[in-house]
Amino acid sequence: MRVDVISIFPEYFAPLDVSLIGKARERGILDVHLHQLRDHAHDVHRTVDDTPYGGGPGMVMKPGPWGEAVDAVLASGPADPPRMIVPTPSGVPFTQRLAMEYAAEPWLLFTPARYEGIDSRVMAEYGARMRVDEVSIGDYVLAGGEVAVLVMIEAVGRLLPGVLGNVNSAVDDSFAPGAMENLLEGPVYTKPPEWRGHEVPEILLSGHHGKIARWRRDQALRRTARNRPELLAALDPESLDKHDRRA
Ligand SMILES: Nc1cc(-c2ccc3cc[nH]c3c2)n[nH]1
Repeated sequence: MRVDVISIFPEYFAPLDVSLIGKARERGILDVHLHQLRDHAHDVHRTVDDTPYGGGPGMVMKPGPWGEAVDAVLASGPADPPRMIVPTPSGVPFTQRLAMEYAAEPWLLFTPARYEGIDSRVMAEYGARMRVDEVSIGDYVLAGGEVAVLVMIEAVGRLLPGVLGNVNSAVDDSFAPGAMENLLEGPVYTKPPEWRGHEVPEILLSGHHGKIARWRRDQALRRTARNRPELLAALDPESLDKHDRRA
């Protein structure tokens, strides 16, 4: 997968050099290209923002530099355009299902904004040629889109074939479509069996895989009911068996 990011703070993406995503890049699974938006602002101050039409607080990012920057990215890549992803609090929710959809794409272009956002004509211009998604990573407001892009690249990158070892495959993720969809993962434990008077639940030491799976599902249902009751309400009743109703 190729990923391009255009930003006035490309240094924000240093974390993509380390850990899981860093290794995926070293192994050629992920090909990340960072671009400085200001390279496409040609006045002496390399200005990328201006006052909003219609008044109001803050500044808006000018369409000119974005247009030149996106055109340069498109010209440097494959004939088939990328999927353009614009982080914004006003976007559709970023979910595990959307992460899986993005993980199937050959090329993603992220356009994190600053200030009050990007002149809407930029999304209109490219929306005529490619999928342009305005995406929110949650109902809170960041100072810019870069952190949201880091979140999405990590959530998508870990799903790419070869990135996660088989031992921690994404199949059992919380929210992943299938058995765990709309369920939170339950508690996890490792050695030692007793720590500061806290013991590991006996069932997990039993070696009885059927009972362990049952216990883990019960724990997932309980945690979901406690922390995210609205997810439980969204569960397909058909997916619940008679044991689940007792949990
Ligand atoms: N989910 C979410 C996205 C954002 C976001 C995205 C872009 C910009 C640009 C300036 N402030 C921004 C905030 N906050 N929260």
